Amino acid sequence: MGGGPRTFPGGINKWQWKRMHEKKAKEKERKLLDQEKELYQARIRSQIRANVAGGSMVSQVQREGNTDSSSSDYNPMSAKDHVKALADRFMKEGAEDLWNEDDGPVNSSPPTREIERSERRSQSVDSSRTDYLGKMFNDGRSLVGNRQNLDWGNESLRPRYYSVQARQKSPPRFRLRKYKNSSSDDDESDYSSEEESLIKPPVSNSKFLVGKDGGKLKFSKFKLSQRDSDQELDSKGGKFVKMAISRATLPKSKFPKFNFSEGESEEEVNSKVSSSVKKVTGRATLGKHDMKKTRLSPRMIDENCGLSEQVELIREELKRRKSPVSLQEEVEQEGGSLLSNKRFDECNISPLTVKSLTSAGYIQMTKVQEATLSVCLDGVDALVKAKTGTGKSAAFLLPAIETVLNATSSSRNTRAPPILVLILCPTRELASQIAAEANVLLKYHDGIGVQTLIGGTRFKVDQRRLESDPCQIMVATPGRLLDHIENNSGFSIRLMGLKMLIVDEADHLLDLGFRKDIEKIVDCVPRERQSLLLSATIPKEVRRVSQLVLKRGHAFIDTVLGDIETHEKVKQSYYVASHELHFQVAYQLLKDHISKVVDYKVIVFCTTSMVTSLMFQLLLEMKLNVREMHSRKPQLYRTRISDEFRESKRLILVTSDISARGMNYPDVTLVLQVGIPTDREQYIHRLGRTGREGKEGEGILLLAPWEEYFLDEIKDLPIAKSSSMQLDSDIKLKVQNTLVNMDSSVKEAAYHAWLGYYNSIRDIGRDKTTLVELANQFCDSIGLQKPPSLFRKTAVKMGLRNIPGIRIRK
Ligand SMILES: Nc1ncnc2c1ncn2[C@@H]1O[C@H](COP(=O)(O)OP(=O)(O)OP(=O)(O)O)[C@@H](O)[C@H]1O
Repeated sequence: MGGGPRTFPGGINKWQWKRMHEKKAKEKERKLLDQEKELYQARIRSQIRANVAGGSMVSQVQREGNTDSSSSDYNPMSAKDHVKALADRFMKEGAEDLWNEDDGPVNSSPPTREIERSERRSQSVDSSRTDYLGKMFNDGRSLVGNRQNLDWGNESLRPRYYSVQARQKSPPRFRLRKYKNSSSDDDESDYSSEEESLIKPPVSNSKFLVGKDGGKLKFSKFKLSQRDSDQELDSKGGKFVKMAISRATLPKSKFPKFNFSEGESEEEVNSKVSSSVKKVTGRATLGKHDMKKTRLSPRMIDENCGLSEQVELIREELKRRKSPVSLQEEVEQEGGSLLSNKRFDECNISPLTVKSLTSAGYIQMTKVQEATLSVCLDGVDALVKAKTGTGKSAAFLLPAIETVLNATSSSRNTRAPPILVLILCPTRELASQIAAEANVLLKYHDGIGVQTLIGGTRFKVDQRRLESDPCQIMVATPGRLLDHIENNSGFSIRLMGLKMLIVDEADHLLDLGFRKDIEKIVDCVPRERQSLLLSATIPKEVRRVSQLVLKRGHAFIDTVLGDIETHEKVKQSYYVASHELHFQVAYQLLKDHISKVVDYKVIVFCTTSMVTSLMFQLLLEMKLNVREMHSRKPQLYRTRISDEFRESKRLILVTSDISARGMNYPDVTLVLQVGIPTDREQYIHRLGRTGREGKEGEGILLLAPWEEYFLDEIKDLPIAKSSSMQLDSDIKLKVQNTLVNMDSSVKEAAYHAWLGYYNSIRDIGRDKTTLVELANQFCDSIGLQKPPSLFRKTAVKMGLRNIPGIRIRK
């Protein structure tokens, strides 16, 4: 009989409970599918509108080969085909733009239709932009300052967005993108106008900000489609700040009203708009760094040039931006400092918080804090990317505290105040760490409480704690939070007052393992809330699914753009050695490090909990000062070890990935990763436990020869191959003997876990037979006589039942 309660809330039995949840999950899936269908239909409608209006856009649908759009008549696809088409589209490389950027453009310009068509055929880059640019240049002067002169052809084509793009030369480098927000989900034009890549003129004027020329903001009279350059800059690491502001989202005051008279000189116009733009972008972007630098300026565009020359100039400019040399220069210019020049007392946060910050030793903001704070304080949803150890926790805690302070006083000092801020994170230790940091920042705020809801504690104990010590800020892991949502009605009611939802390590929580839980949680909190998503890594797929949590009008703040994702001061290298040598090599690397670094503090990451346990026992037997940390350990033990490691020096923590993300153990001198991490992101997060706050550190990755394929995933990172190691023969023997004498149950568990881990990695590129052979090599290397058998059920589940070398338990 399995564990767990026999009856469930509402007096239902286990099976009824299970069926109920399965039913709920199915409904949820159906709902999602319906939403996707709607999105796809809206997308097609907007394409048609664009085609009908401008005819210049090559239909996305056509490009994808899903419909025959050769004729202007549109034959709607069946719902099934829509879904299939959408699914196909998701699978394609570059599909990350499906939700955010490429939706239903209404960007055709009537006067340029023909030119665009021909240019599109001959150019792959920026064709619509350049055509339109050219045309607008030609028409430019007559358009300036006189919106009447703009013939949009059709009211539906009238632009509805402001967009500002700036490029910064000096630190801090970050990118802020404000996506279009829809005022109503039902409005089909929302989809069509989600084209954040367009710069469209303000309704009241026909001038668009594109950059800075000769030290002044310059406005040109053309529409610049930024999508291409944006993507190029994304991939090549250009640095710029971009903000496309939807009228629907931002407060009215954010939208400058430009009153231009026809006779105004361009300089007058420029300065007028410049000051307004400062207001638009000021606090929400980069403070004194929020300047359009010459580099982005349309040096490429001389208004007196002909169209073809302009196109050439634009091409050159794009090439120049992509050049690794120019990027390198910028990286060098940036220097290593994590801190910005802005102090906390200069920004709009409570003086009591500033006092807490000062007493914690925080005077200046880090760059991510500077970039994030002003946006978040404006109530805008944000997706934030910043390197590990750069102060993201405070970046989201400060706006969280302001949110609580701004909430009505009735929510404070009451017996069960609403939970105003909910912070989700993947591990229990990280939740405790964030709560501790929040308490530091709340030192001088009476009446604001922080609580954690994490697994590993008793539900009833949690409940009592919530009642006796109510809080406005809740830090939780998804599983335990859901437990409370589903089984504690008082708690769900308190969540109804939520004002801010924060998802730390967002890419991990939106990954498949957690996504369903996050969806359920999002369903249980008010829609009218501010949401922040943060991580050091935000792969493109995550940007797409981020809309599960974020409003469409969210900002994307990227402080890593144009830079490598790891810290320069962390020396990275890798060793390749066969599995039988891994334990010896790991031991020798640790010994070498200890002999060189007096106050060493090392984290050894292993692939799974059971392999961690094996490595820990081996190193312990070999008389190293080690501690063990993984999910199989009781919570009290985990908390004790985590606290001990935080405070200590000369200690080695052998751990699974539960310590990979967010954990702030100061002064870690070495991170050793044994075996491939699950993916590139996990490599970066594990490595990020060292070199925090701009300090130095070292990272070593130990691979078996067949694992070398993983290096391809991190080839853009500065990781160097180490020359092969001369293993001390005494050490070799000692390690082998220790392994042979170890408890075989630990080794068997490690074998099973090893097989499960590698079998679950999608990109492993090995067939099952080879994988089992490799597992059996690992088995040899840990001193097992023969591979332990698997339960038939497990083998079937893993797809290994009939694979040679697998032994099935009788
Ligand atoms: N403004 C500041 N001034 C000085 N130190 C700061 C400041 N902000 C944060 N720190 C310190 O920087 C360290 C790293 O911060 P934090 O843990 O928030 O990083 P992170 O970006 O969340 O890292 P990760 O990506 O690993 O989660 C912490 O020790 C924190 O106390």
